[in-house]
Amino acid sequence: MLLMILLAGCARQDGAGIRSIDRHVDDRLPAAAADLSADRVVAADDARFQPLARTEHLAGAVDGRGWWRLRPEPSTAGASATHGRGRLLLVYYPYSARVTVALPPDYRPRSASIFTSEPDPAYSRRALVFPFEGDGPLYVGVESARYPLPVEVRDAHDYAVQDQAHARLLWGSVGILIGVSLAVLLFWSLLRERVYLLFALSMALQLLYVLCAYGDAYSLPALAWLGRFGVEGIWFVATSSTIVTVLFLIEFGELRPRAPRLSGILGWVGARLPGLLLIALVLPWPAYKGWFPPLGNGLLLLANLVAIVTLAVAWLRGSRHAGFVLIAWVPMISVSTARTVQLGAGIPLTPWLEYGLPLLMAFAAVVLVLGLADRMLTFRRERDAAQRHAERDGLTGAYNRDGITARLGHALNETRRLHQPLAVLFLDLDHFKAINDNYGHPIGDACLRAVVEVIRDQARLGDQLGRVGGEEFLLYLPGATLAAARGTAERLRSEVQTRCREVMGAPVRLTLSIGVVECEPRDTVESLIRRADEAMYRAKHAGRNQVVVLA
Ligand SMILES: Nc1nc2c(ncn2[C@@H]2O[C@H](COP(=O)(O)OP(=O)(O)OP(=O)(O)O)[C@@H](O)[C@H]2O)c(=O)[nH]1
Repeated sequence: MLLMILLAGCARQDGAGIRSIDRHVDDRLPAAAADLSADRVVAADDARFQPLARTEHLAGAVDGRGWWRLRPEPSTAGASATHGRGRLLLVYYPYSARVTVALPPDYRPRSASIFTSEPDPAYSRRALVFPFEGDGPLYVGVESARYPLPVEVRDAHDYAVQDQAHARLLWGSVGILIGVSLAVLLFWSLLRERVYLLFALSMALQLLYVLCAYGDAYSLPALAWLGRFGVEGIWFVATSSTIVTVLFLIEFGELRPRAPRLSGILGWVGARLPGLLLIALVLPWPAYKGWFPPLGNGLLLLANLVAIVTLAVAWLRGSRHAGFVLIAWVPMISVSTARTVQLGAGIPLTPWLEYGLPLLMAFAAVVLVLGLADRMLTFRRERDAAQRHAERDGLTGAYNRDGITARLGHALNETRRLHQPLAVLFLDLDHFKAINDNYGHPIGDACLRAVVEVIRDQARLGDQLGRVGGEEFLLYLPGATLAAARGTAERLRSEVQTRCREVMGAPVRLTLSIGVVECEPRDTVESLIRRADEAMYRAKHAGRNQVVVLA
Protein backbone atom coordinates (compact mmCIF):
# COMPACT_ATOMS: atom_id res chain seq x y z
CA MET A 1 0.00 0.00 0.00
CA LEU A 2 2.79 2.37 1.04
CA LEU A 3 4.56 1.48 -2.17
CA MET A 4 1.51 2.34 -4.23
CA ILE A 5 1.19 5.71 -2.53
CA LEU A 6 4.87 6.39 -3.14
CA LEU A 7 4.57 5.33 -6.75
CA ALA A 8 1.49 7.43 -7.26
CA GLY A 9 3.54 10.41 -6.13
CA CYS A 10 6.01 9.75 -8.89
CA ALA A 11 3.54 9.33 -11.74
CA ARG A 12 4.11 11.33 -14.89
CA GLN A 13 1.29 12.49 -17.07
CA ASP A 14 2.65 11.44 -20.42
CA GLY A 15 2.92 14.19 -22.96
CA ALA A 16 1.41 16.63 -20.48
CA GLY A 17 1.69 20.30 -21.34
CA ILE A 18 2.41 19.70 -25.02
CA ARG A 19 -0.12 20.50 -27.73
CA SER A 20 1.76 19.12 -30.73
CA ILE A 21 5.12 17.76 -31.83
CA ASP A 22 6.54 18.20 -35.35
CA ARG A 23 9.65 16.41 -36.54
CA HIS A 24 12.11 18.40 -38.61
CA VAL A 25 12.49 16.76 -42.03
CA ASP A 26 14.23 18.26 -45.00
CA ASP A 27 14.73 16.11 -48.08
CA ARG A 28 17.01 18.70 -49.60
CA LEU A 29 19.61 18.31 -46.88
CA PRO A 30 22.06 15.44 -47.38
CA ALA A 31 23.06 15.02 -43.74
CA ALA A 32 20.89 13.83 -40.86
CA ALA A 33 18.72 16.49 -39.31
CA ALA A 34 20.78 16.68 -36.10
CA ASP A 35 23.71 18.09 -38.05
CA LEU A 36 21.68 21.25 -38.40
CA SER A 37 22.52 24.14 -36.16
CA ALA A 38 19.85 25.19 -33.70
CA ASP A 39 19.64 28.59 -35.42
CA ARG A 40 18.76 26.95 -38.69
CA VAL A 41 16.00 24.86 -37.15
CA VAL A 42 14.53 27.84 -35.35
CA ALA A 43 14.53 29.78 -38.61
CA ALA A 44 13.01 26.92 -40.66
CA ASP A 45 9.52 27.42 -42.04
CA ASP A 46 6.50 25.17 -41.45
CA ALA A 47 7.18 23.19 -44.63
CA ARG A 48 10.25 21.65 -43.00
CA PHE A 49 8.22 20.13 -40.13
CA GLN A 50 6.09 17.03 -40.19
CA PRO A 51 3.43 16.64 -37.46
CA LEU A 52 3.61 13.53 -35.23
CA ALA A 53 0.51 11.69 -34.08
CA ARG A 54 1.62 11.45 -30.43
CA THR A 55 2.81 14.12 -28.07
CA GLU A 56 4.46 12.02 -25.35
CA HIS A 57 7.80 11.30 -26.97
CA LEU A 58 10.19 12.37 -29.70
CA ALA A 59 9.61 9.67 -32.30
CA GLY A 60 11.05 9.17 -35.76
CA ALA A 61 14.76 9.76 -35.02
CA VAL A 62 17.20 8.66 -37.72
CA ASP A 63 20.25 6.88 -36.24
CA GLY A 64 19.27 8.21 -32.83
CA ARG A 65 19.36 11.85 -33.95
CA GLY A 66 16.95 14.51 -35.10
CA TRP A 67 15.22 17.84 -34.34
CA TRP A 68 11.67 18.42 -33.17
CA ARG A 69 9.46 21.41 -32.67
CA LEU A 70 7.13 21.27 -29.67
CA ARG A 71 4.22 23.60 -29.11
CA PRO A 72 3.46 23.91 -25.38
CA GLU A 73 -0.05 24.35 -24.05
CA PRO A 74 -0.67 28.05 -23.39
CA SER A 75 0.61 28.92 -19.93
CA THR A 76 -1.97 29.67 -17.26
CA ALA A 77 -1.00 32.95 -15.70
CA GLY A 78 -1.90 31.50 -12.28
CA ALA A 79 0.77 28.81 -12.20
CA SER A 80 3.68 31.09 -12.95
CA ALA A 81 2.35 33.86 -10.79
CA THR A 82 1.79 31.54 -7.81
CA HIS A 83 5.19 29.99 -7.77
CA GLY A 84 7.10 32.50 -9.82
CA ARG A 85 9.31 29.82 -11.30
CA GLY A 86 7.92 29.48 -14.82
CA ARG A 87 7.75 26.26 -16.77
CA LEU A 88 10.11 23.44 -17.58
CA LEU A 89 10.71 21.37 -20.67
CA LEU A 90 11.50 17.86 -19.42
CA VAL A 91 13.26 15.21 -21.48
CA TYR A 92 12.93 11.99 -19.49
CA TYR A 93 15.39 9.11 -19.25
CA PRO A 94 17.90 10.57 -21.69
CA TYR A 95 20.31 7.66 -20.96
CA SER A 96 22.85 7.84 -23.82
CA ALA A 97 21.29 10.86 -25.53
CA ARG A 98 22.74 14.35 -25.74
CA VAL A 99 19.98 16.94 -25.98
CA THR A 100 20.23 20.48 -27.38
CA VAL A 101 17.35 22.90 -26.97
CA ALA A 102 16.45 26.35 -28.27
CA LEU A 103 13.67 27.75 -26.08
CA PRO A 104 11.79 31.00 -25.66
CA PRO A 105 12.25 33.76 -24.86
CA ASP A 106 15.83 34.02 -26.19
CA TYR A 107 16.20 30.76 -28.22
CA ARG A 108 19.83 30.56 -27.16
CA PRO A 109 20.99 26.91 -27.72
CA ARG A 110 21.72 24.88 -24.58
CA SER A 111 22.94 21.28 -24.40
CA ALA A 112 22.89 18.62 -21.70
CA SER A 113 23.33 14.89 -21.09
CA ILE A 114 23.33 12.82 -17.90
CA PHE A 115 27.08 12.28 -18.15
CA THR A 116 28.17 15.88 -17.59
CA SER A 117 27.75 18.54 -14.91
CA GLU A 118 25.47 20.67 -17.13
CA PRO A 119 22.09 19.44 -15.76
CA ASP A 120 20.61 21.58 -13.02
CA PRO A 121 21.81 20.10 -9.67
CA ALA A 122 18.47 21.10 -8.10
CA TYR A 123 16.84 18.15 -9.90
CA SER A 124 17.57 14.45 -10.17
CA ARG A 125 18.86 13.20 -13.51
CA ARG A 126 15.75 11.23 -14.22
CA ALA A 127 15.01 14.03 -16.72
CA LEU A 128 17.04 16.77 -18.39
CA VAL A 129 15.38 19.97 -17.21
CA PHE A 130 15.24 23.12 -19.35
CA PRO A 131 13.40 26.19 -17.96
CA PHE A 132 11.69 28.50 -20.43
CA GLU A 133 9.22 31.35 -20.47
CA GLY A 134 6.45 32.25 -22.85
CA ASP A 135 4.26 30.26 -25.21
CA GLY A 136 6.50 30.16 -28.28
CA PRO A 137 7.55 26.86 -29.90
CA LEU A 138 10.29 24.75 -28.27
CA TYR A 139 13.02 23.23 -30.45
CA VAL A 140 14.73 20.04 -29.30
CA GLY A 141 17.70 18.38 -30.99
CA VAL A 142 18.87 14.90 -30.00
CA GLU A 143 22.01 12.88 -30.68
CA SER A 144 22.91 9.31 -29.69
CA ALA A 145 19.41 8.40 -28.50
CA ARG A 146 18.73 4.68 -28.13
CA TYR A 147 14.94 4.95 -27.95
CA PRO A 148 12.18 7.57 -28.35
CA LEU A 149 12.64 10.10 -25.54
CA PRO A 150 9.58 10.94 -23.42
CA VAL A 151 8.95 14.69 -23.13
CA GLU A 152 6.72 16.94 -21.05
CA VAL A 153 6.14 20.57 -20.19
CA ARG A 154 5.47 21.10 -16.48
CA ASP A 155 5.06 23.82 -13.96
CA ALA A 156 8.42 24.11 -12.16
CA HIS A 157 6.93 23.78 -8.68
CA ASP A 158 4.85 20.70 -9.57
CA TYR A 159 7.85 19.00 -11.04
CA ALA A 160 10.06 19.78 -8.04
CA VAL A 161 7.51 18.07 -5.76
CA GLN A 162 7.30 15.03 -8.03
CA ASP A 163 11.05 14.86 -8.41
CA GLN A 164 11.47 14.72 -4.65
CA ALA A 165 9.17 11.69 -4.51
CA HIS A 166 11.32 10.11 -7.21
CA ALA A 167 14.50 10.85 -5.25
CA ARG A 168 12.99 9.34 -2.08
CA LEU A 169 12.14 6.10 -3.85
CA LEU A 170 15.40 5.81 -5.70
CA TRP A 171 17.60 6.63 -2.71
CA GLY A 172 15.46 4.41 -0.47
CA SER A 173 16.25 1.45 -2.72
CA VAL A 174 19.86 2.55 -2.99
CA GLY A 175 20.09 2.75 0.81
CA ILE A 176 18.81 -0.82 1.17
CA LEU A 177 21.28 -2.06 -1.43
CA ILE A 178 24.18 -0.24 0.26
CA GLY A 179 23.17 -1.56 3.70
CA VAL A 180 22.86 -5.13 2.43
CA SER A 181 26.17 -4.94 0.53
CA LEU A 182 28.03 -3.67 3.60
CA ALA A 183 26.45 -6.21 5.95
CA VAL A 184 27.28 -9.07 3.60
CA LEU A 185 30.81 -7.74 3.14
CA LEU A 186 31.20 -7.82 6.90
CA PHE A 187 30.04 -11.45 6.91
CA TRP A 188 32.60 -12.21 4.26
CA SER A 189 35.41 -10.57 6.22
CA LEU A 190 34.52 -12.81 9.18
CA LEU A 191 33.69 -16.07 7.40
CA ARG A 192 35.89 -15.78 4.29
CA GLU A 193 33.36 -17.68 2.20
CA ARG A 194 33.46 -16.74 -1.48
CA VAL A 195 29.68 -16.72 -1.83
CA TYR A 196 29.39 -13.72 0.50
CA LEU A 197 31.96 -11.76 -1.45
CA LEU A 198 30.17 -12.54 -4.72
CA PHE A 199 26.86 -11.44 -3.23
CA ALA A 200 28.25 -8.16 -1.88
CA LEU A 201 29.94 -7.46 -5.22
CA SER A 202 26.80 -8.32 -7.17
CA MET A 203 24.72 -5.96 -5.02
CA ALA A 204 27.29 -3.17 -5.33
CA LEU A 205 27.44 -3.50 -9.12
CA GLN A 206 23.66 -3.59 -9.45
CA LEU A 207 23.51 -0.47 -7.34
CA LEU A 208 26.10 1.25 -9.49
CA TYR A 209 24.17 0.22 -12.59
CA VAL A 210 20.93 1.75 -11.30
CA LEU A 211 22.73 4.97 -10.39
CA CYS A 212 24.46 5.17 -13.78
CA ALA A 213 21.40 4.27 -15.86
CA TYR A 214 19.33 6.89 -14.01
CA GLY A 215 22.25 9.34 -14.31
CA ASP A 216 22.43 10.15 -10.60
CA ALA A 217 25.90 8.58 -10.28
CA TYR A 218 27.36 11.42 -12.34
CA SER A 219 26.04 14.07 -9.97
CA LEU A 220 27.89 12.46 -7.02
CA PRO A 221 31.39 13.90 -6.57
CA ALA A 222 32.89 10.45 -5.92
CA LEU A 223 31.44 8.93 -9.10
CA ALA A 224 31.35 11.92 -11.47
CA TRP A 225 34.49 10.62 -13.24
CA LEU A 226 32.41 7.71 -14.58
CA GLY A 227 30.70 10.22 -16.86
CA ARG A 228 33.89 10.31 -18.97
CA PHE A 229 33.10 6.83 -20.25
CA GLY A 230 29.59 7.84 -21.36
CA VAL A 231 27.14 5.08 -22.22
CA GLU A 232 29.98 2.57 -22.64
CA GLY A 233 30.64 2.93 -18.91
CA ILE A 234 27.02 1.87 -18.26
CA TRP A 235 27.43 -1.16 -20.55
CA PHE A 236 30.58 -2.10 -18.68
CA VAL A 237 28.90 -1.89 -15.28
CA ALA A 238 25.78 -3.75 -16.50
CA THR A 239 27.81 -6.60 -18.00
CA SER A 240 30.15 -6.91 -14.98
CA SER A 241 27.06 -7.01 -12.78
CA THR A 242 25.60 -9.85 -14.90
CA ILE A 243 28.82 -11.87 -14.68
CA VAL A 244 29.23 -11.53 -10.92
CA THR A 245 25.51 -12.19 -10.32
CA VAL A 246 25.61 -15.38 -12.41
CA LEU A 247 28.70 -16.62 -10.53
CA PHE A 248 26.90 -15.89 -7.28
CA LEU A 249 23.77 -17.76 -8.42
CA ILE A 250 25.76 -20.82 -9.46
CA GLU A 251 27.45 -21.01 -6.08
CA PHE A 252 24.58 -19.96 -3.84
CA GLY A 253 21.91 -22.06 -5.59
CA GLU A 254 24.19 -25.16 -5.51
CA LEU A 255 23.63 -25.35 -9.26
CA ARG A 256 26.81 -27.28 -10.14
CA PRO A 257 26.03 -30.40 -8.10
CA ARG A 258 22.25 -30.25 -8.67
CA ALA A 259 22.10 -29.41 -12.39
CA PRO A 260 25.66 -29.80 -13.76
CA ARG A 261 24.91 -29.52 -17.47
CA LEU A 262 22.57 -26.54 -17.22
CA SER A 263 24.90 -24.78 -14.82
CA GLY A 264 27.72 -25.29 -17.37
CA ILE A 265 25.57 -23.59 -20.04
CA LEU A 266 24.72 -20.79 -17.61
CA GLY A 267 28.42 -20.31 -16.91
CA TRP A 268 29.03 -19.80 -20.62
CA VAL A 269 26.13 -17.49 -21.51
CA GLY A 270 26.14 -15.59 -18.22
CA ALA A 271 29.84 -15.30 -17.41
CA ARG A 272 32.37 -16.45 -20.02
CA LEU A 273 30.80 -14.95 -23.17
CA PRO A 274 29.88 -11.65 -21.43
CA GLY A 275 33.48 -11.64 -20.14
CA LEU A 276 34.76 -11.83 -23.72
CA LEU A 277 32.37 -9.01 -24.71
CA LEU A 278 33.76 -6.90 -21.87
CA ILE A 279 37.32 -7.43 -23.06
CA ALA A 280 36.29 -6.42 -26.59
CA LEU A 281 34.56 -3.35 -25.13
CA VAL A 282 37.62 -2.04 -23.32
CA LEU A 283 40.13 -2.88 -26.06
CA PRO A 284 40.83 -0.05 -28.52
CA TRP A 285 40.03 -2.39 -31.42
CA PRO A 286 37.41 -2.55 -32.87
CA ALA A 287 36.89 1.19 -32.48
CA TYR A 288 33.17 0.92 -33.33
CA LYS A 289 31.28 -0.40 -30.29
CA GLY A 290 27.74 -0.15 -31.64
CA TRP A 291 27.53 -3.95 -31.77
CA PHE A 292 27.71 -4.15 -27.98
CA PRO A 293 24.10 -3.38 -26.90
CA PRO A 294 22.33 -5.92 -29.14
CA LEU A 295 24.88 -8.63 -28.31
CA GLY A 296 25.04 -7.73 -24.61
CA ASN A 297 21.25 -7.49 -24.24
CA GLY A 298 20.78 -10.72 -26.20
CA LEU A 299 23.20 -12.57 -23.91
CA LEU A 300 21.58 -11.00 -20.84
CA LEU A 301 18.11 -12.18 -21.86
CA LEU A 302 19.45 -15.65 -22.69
CA ALA A 303 21.36 -15.82 -19.38
CA ASN A 304 18.18 -14.80 -17.50
CA LEU A 305 16.22 -17.55 -19.23
CA VAL A 306 18.86 -20.24 -18.64
CA ALA A 307 19.28 -19.07 -15.02
CA ILE A 308 15.55 -19.43 -14.31
CA VAL A 309 15.39 -22.91 -15.86
CA THR A 310 18.57 -24.02 -14.02
CA LEU A 311 17.37 -22.62 -10.70
CA ALA A 312 13.97 -24.28 -11.12
CA VAL A 313 15.62 -27.65 -11.88
CA ALA A 314 18.03 -27.29 -8.92
CA TRP A 315 15.10 -26.33 -6.69
CA LEU A 316 13.09 -29.37 -7.81
CA ARG A 317 16.17 -31.49 -7.07
CA GLY A 318 16.23 -30.31 -3.50
CA SER A 319 18.20 -27.04 -3.37
CA ARG A 320 16.29 -24.81 -0.95
CA HIS A 321 18.57 -21.93 -1.81
CA ALA A 322 17.71 -22.12 -5.50
CA GLY A 323 14.11 -21.55 -4.32
CA PHE A 324 15.17 -18.38 -2.50
CA VAL A 325 16.87 -17.07 -5.62
CA LEU A 326 13.79 -17.79 -7.72
CA ILE A 327 11.59 -15.78 -5.35
CA ALA A 328 14.12 -12.94 -5.30
CA TRP A 329 14.99 -12.93 -8.92
CA VAL A 330 11.99 -13.71 -11.09
CA PRO A 331 10.13 -10.44 -10.32
CA MET A 332 13.29 -8.43 -10.94
CA ILE A 333 14.06 -10.14 -14.23
CA SER A 334 10.45 -9.78 -15.40
CA VAL A 335 10.50 -6.04 -14.77
CA SER A 336 13.92 -5.51 -16.35
CA THR A 337 12.79 -7.44 -19.45
CA ALA A 338 9.52 -5.48 -19.61
CA ARG A 339 11.51 -2.25 -19.26
CA THR A 340 13.84 -3.23 -22.12
CA VAL A 341 10.83 -3.98 -24.34
CA GLN A 342 9.10 -0.76 -23.27
CA LEU A 343 12.14 1.39 -24.03
CA GLY A 344 12.80 -0.28 -27.37
CA ALA A 345 9.18 -0.04 -28.51
CA GLY A 346 8.70 3.52 -27.24
CA ILE A 347 5.71 2.49 -25.09
CA PRO A 348 4.75 5.09 -22.45
CA LEU A 349 6.30 4.39 -19.09
CA THR A 350 4.26 3.49 -16.00
CA PRO A 351 5.58 4.12 -12.47
CA TRP A 352 5.72 0.35 -11.93
CA LEU A 353 8.07 -0.03 -14.85
CA GLU A 354 10.10 3.02 -13.92
CA TYR A 355 10.69 2.07 -10.28
CA GLY A 356 10.26 -1.67 -10.59
CA LEU A 357 13.95 -2.28 -11.14
CA PRO A 358 15.46 -0.43 -8.14
CA LEU A 359 12.63 -1.50 -5.83
CA LEU A 360 12.77 -5.14 -6.86
CA MET A 361 16.56 -5.09 -6.61
CA ALA A 362 16.16 -3.99 -3.02
CA PHE A 363 13.50 -6.70 -2.52
CA ALA A 364 15.82 -9.29 -4.06
CA ALA A 365 18.66 -8.14 -1.81
CA VAL A 366 16.50 -8.62 1.29
CA VAL A 367 15.22 -12.06 0.18
CA LEU A 368 18.74 -13.19 -0.67
CA VAL A 369 20.00 -12.05 2.72
CA LEU A 370 17.31 -14.27 4.24
CA GLY A 371 18.57 -17.01 1.92
CA LEU A 372 22.12 -16.49 3.15
CA ALA A 373 20.93 -16.61 6.74
CA ASP A 374 19.08 -19.83 5.92
CA ARG A 375 22.23 -21.23 4.33
CA MET A 376 24.22 -20.37 7.43
CA LEU A 377 21.58 -22.01 9.62
CA THR A 378 21.62 -25.17 7.47
CA PHE A 379 25.41 -25.38 7.70
CA ARG A 380 25.26 -24.87 11.43
CA ARG A 381 22.64 -27.58 11.86
CA GLU A 382 24.69 -29.98 9.73
CA ARG A 383 27.83 -29.15 11.71
CA ASP A 384 26.00 -29.62 15.03
CA ALA A 385 24.55 -32.92 13.82
CA ALA A 386 28.01 -34.10 12.72
CA GLN A 387 29.46 -33.03 16.04
CA ARG A 388 26.69 -34.80 17.93
CA HIS A 389 27.25 -37.87 15.81
CA ALA A 390 30.99 -37.77 16.52
CA GLU A 391 30.50 -37.41 20.28
CA ARG A 392 27.61 -39.76 20.90
CA ASP A 393 27.24 -43.50 21.20
CA GLY A 394 24.73 -44.61 18.58
CA LEU A 395 23.22 -47.43 20.67
CA THR A 396 22.48 -45.69 23.97
CA GLY A 397 22.66 -41.99 23.11
CA ALA A 398 25.18 -41.43 25.94
CA TYR A 399 28.51 -39.74 25.09
CA ASN A 400 31.13 -42.01 23.59
CA ARG A 401 34.64 -42.30 25.07
CA ASP A 402 35.98 -39.20 23.26
CA GLY A 403 32.86 -37.19 24.11
CA ILE A 404 32.88 -37.97 27.83
CA THR A 405 36.65 -37.54 28.29
CA ALA A 406 36.52 -34.14 26.56
CA ARG A 407 33.66 -33.08 28.83
CA LEU A 408 35.37 -34.47 31.91
CA GLY A 409 38.39 -32.32 30.99
CA HIS A 410 36.22 -29.17 30.97
CA ALA A 411 34.53 -30.22 34.22
CA LEU A 412 37.94 -30.73 35.85
CA ASN A 413 39.00 -27.19 34.89
CA GLU A 414 35.75 -25.72 36.20
CA THR A 415 36.04 -27.65 39.45
CA ARG A 416 39.52 -26.23 40.07
CA ARG A 417 38.46 -22.72 39.08
CA LEU A 418 35.46 -22.77 41.46
CA HIS A 419 37.22 -24.82 44.19
CA GLN A 420 34.41 -27.36 44.17
CA PRO A 421 34.49 -31.14 44.50
CA LEU A 422 34.02 -33.53 41.56
CA ALA A 423 33.29 -37.25 41.77
CA VAL A 424 33.64 -39.91 39.08
CA LEU A 425 31.76 -43.23 38.93
CA PHE A 426 32.92 -46.17 36.82
CA LEU A 427 29.99 -48.57 36.22
CA ASP A 428 30.27 -52.06 34.74
CA LEU A 429 27.44 -54.53 34.05
CA ASP A 430 27.95 -57.87 35.76
CA HIS A 431 28.10 -61.08 33.72
CA PHE A 432 27.02 -59.30 30.60
CA LYS A 433 28.67 -61.91 28.39
CA ALA A 434 26.32 -64.52 29.82
CA ILE A 435 23.29 -62.34 28.99
CA ASN A 436 24.44 -62.04 25.40
CA ASP A 437 25.16 -65.74 25.22
CA ASN A 438 21.84 -66.79 26.77
CA TYR A 439 19.41 -64.31 25.24
CA GLY A 440 21.23 -62.99 22.17
CA HIS A 441 22.72 -59.61 21.24
CA PRO A 442 19.41 -57.76 20.67
CA ILE A 443 18.47 -58.41 24.30
CA GLY A 444 22.03 -57.43 25.30
CA ASP A 445 21.60 -54.13 23.45
CA ALA A 446 18.25 -53.53 25.11
CA CYS A 447 19.89 -54.13 28.53
CA LEU A 448 22.49 -51.44 27.79
CA ARG A 449 19.71 -49.00 26.86
CA ALA A 450 17.69 -49.92 29.95
CA VAL A 451 20.65 -49.29 32.25
CA VAL A 452 21.34 -45.91 30.61
CA GLU A 453 17.69 -44.98 31.14
CA VAL A 454 17.89 -45.79 34.84
CA ILE A 455 21.14 -43.82 35.24
CA ARG A 456 19.63 -40.83 33.39
CA ASP A 457 16.57 -40.91 35.63
CA GLN A 458 18.77 -40.78 38.73
CA ALA A 459 21.31 -38.21 37.47
CA ARG A 460 21.08 -34.54 38.36
CA LEU A 461 21.38 -31.62 35.98
CA GLY A 462 25.06 -31.26 35.13
CA ASP A 463 25.92 -34.94 35.70
CA GLN A 464 27.26 -36.46 32.47
CA LEU A 465 27.22 -40.06 31.33
CA GLY A 466 29.43 -41.75 28.73
CA ARG A 467 29.82 -45.28 27.44
CA VAL A 468 33.54 -45.98 27.58
CA GLY A 469 33.54 -49.69 26.67
CA GLY A 470 31.16 -52.51 25.68
CA GLU A 471 29.31 -52.65 29.01
CA GLU A 472 31.29 -49.97 30.86
CA PHE A 473 30.02 -46.50 31.69
CA LEU A 474 31.52 -43.38 33.21
CA LEU A 475 29.39 -40.90 35.13
CA TYR A 476 30.85 -37.74 36.60
CA LEU A 477 29.11 -35.60 39.19
CA PRO A 478 30.27 -31.96 39.39
CA GLY A 479 30.01 -30.57 42.95
CA ALA A 480 29.64 -34.03 44.54
CA THR A 481 31.82 -35.08 47.51
CA LEU A 482 32.91 -38.68 47.98
CA ALA A 483 30.10 -39.28 50.47
CA ALA A 484 27.43 -37.83 48.15
CA ALA A 485 28.81 -39.82 45.21
CA ARG A 486 28.73 -43.02 47.28
CA GLY A 487 25.03 -42.35 47.97
CA THR A 488 24.32 -41.81 44.28
CA ALA A 489 26.24 -44.96 43.34
CA GLU A 490 24.32 -47.04 45.88
CA ARG A 491 21.03 -45.65 44.57
CA LEU A 492 21.98 -46.46 40.99
CA ARG A 493 23.08 -49.96 41.90
CA SER A 494 19.85 -50.74 43.71
CA GLU A 495 17.63 -49.07 41.05
CA VAL A 496 19.23 -51.16 38.30
CA GLN A 497 18.83 -54.27 40.39
CA THR A 498 15.11 -53.62 40.92
CA ARG A 499 14.12 -52.06 37.58
CA CYS A 500 16.19 -54.27 35.29
CA ARG A 501 15.20 -57.72 36.46
CA GLU A 502 13.49 -58.24 33.15
CA VAL A 503 14.29 -56.61 29.80
CA MET A 504 12.10 -57.28 26.75
CA GLY A 505 10.59 -60.26 28.53
CA ALA A 506 14.02 -61.85 29.28
CA PRO A 507 14.78 -62.48 33.00
CA VAL A 508 18.22 -60.89 32.78
CA ARG A 509 18.53 -59.75 36.44
CA LEU A 510 20.99 -56.96 35.67
CA THR A 511 23.37 -55.75 38.35
CA LEU A 512 26.16 -53.16 38.40
CA SER A 513 29.63 -53.05 39.94
CA ILE A 514 30.55 -49.42 40.61
CA GLY A 515 33.85 -47.75 41.51
CA VAL A 516 33.77 -44.23 43.02
CA VAL A 517 36.57 -41.66 43.34
CA GLU A 518 36.77 -37.96 44.10
CA CYS A 519 39.02 -35.59 42.22
CA GLU A 520 42.30 -34.85 44.00
CA PRO A 521 44.59 -31.89 43.39
CA ARG A 522 47.05 -33.88 41.27
CA ASP A 523 44.43 -35.73 39.22
CA THR A 524 44.24 -35.57 35.44
CA VAL A 525 41.39 -36.91 33.34
CA GLU A 526 43.39 -40.11 32.73
CA SER A 527 44.31 -40.64 36.39
CA LEU A 528 40.70 -40.03 37.47
CA ILE A 529 39.37 -42.63 35.04
CA ARG A 530 42.16 -45.06 35.95
CA ARG A 531 41.43 -44.76 39.69
CA ALA A 532 37.67 -45.11 39.17
CA ASP A 533 38.27 -48.18 36.97
CA GLU A 534 40.48 -49.64 39.71
CA ALA A 535 37.74 -49.11 42.30
CA MET A 536 35.23 -50.82 39.97
CA TYR A 537 37.58 -53.84 39.65
CA ARG A 538 37.74 -54.08 43.41
CA ALA A 539 33.94 -54.20 43.43
CA LYS A 540 34.06 -57.03 40.85
CA HIS A 541 36.58 -58.96 42.93
CA ALA A 542 34.56 -58.39 46.08
CA GLY A 543 31.67 -60.31 44.50
CA ARG A 544 30.00 -57.83 42.04
CA ASN A 545 26.72 -55.91 42.50
CA GLN A 546 28.36 -53.48 44.91
CA VAL A 547 29.95 -50.07 45.27
CA VAL A 548 33.63 -49.55 46.15
CA VAL A 549 34.85 -46.08 47.12
CA LEU A 550 38.54 -45.28 46.69
CA ALA A 551 39.47 -42.65 49.24
N1 LIG B 1 24.78 -56.77 23.19
C1 LIG B 1 25.95 -56.12 23.23
N2 LIG B 1 26.99 -56.68 23.84
C2 LIG B 1 28.15 -56.03 23.88
C3 LIG B 1 28.31 -54.76 23.32
N3 LIG B 1 29.58 -54.34 23.53
C4 LIG B 1 30.20 -55.34 24.20
N4 LIG B 1 29.33 -56.36 24.43
C5 LIG B 1 29.58 -57.62 25.09
O1 LIG B 1 29.80 -57.39 26.48
C6 LIG B 1 30.45 -58.53 26.96
C7 LIG B 1 31.47 -58.15 27.99
O2 LIG B 1 31.93 -59.31 28.58
P1 LIG B 1 33.06 -59.33 29.69
O3 LIG B 1 34.06 -58.28 29.41
O4 LIG B 1 33.54 -60.72 29.80
O5 LIG B 1 32.35 -58.93 30.99
P2 LIG B 1 31.16 -59.57 31.76
O6 LIG B 1 30.60 -60.77 31.07
O7 LIG B 1 30.15 -58.50 32.04
O8 LIG B 1 31.80 -60.02 33.08
P3 LIG B 1 32.16 -59.09 34.27
O9 LIG B 1 32.35 -57.71 33.80
O10 LIG B 1 33.39 -59.67 34.85
O11 LIG B 1 31.00 -59.20 35.24
C8 LIG B 1 31.05 -59.26 25.75
O12 LIG B 1 30.33 -60.45 25.55
C9 LIG B 1 30.80 -58.35 24.61
O13 LIG B 1 30.52 -59.03 23.41
C10 LIG B 1 27.18 -54.17 22.66
O14 LIG B 1 27.22 -53.06 22.14
N5 LIG B 1 26.01 -54.87 22.65
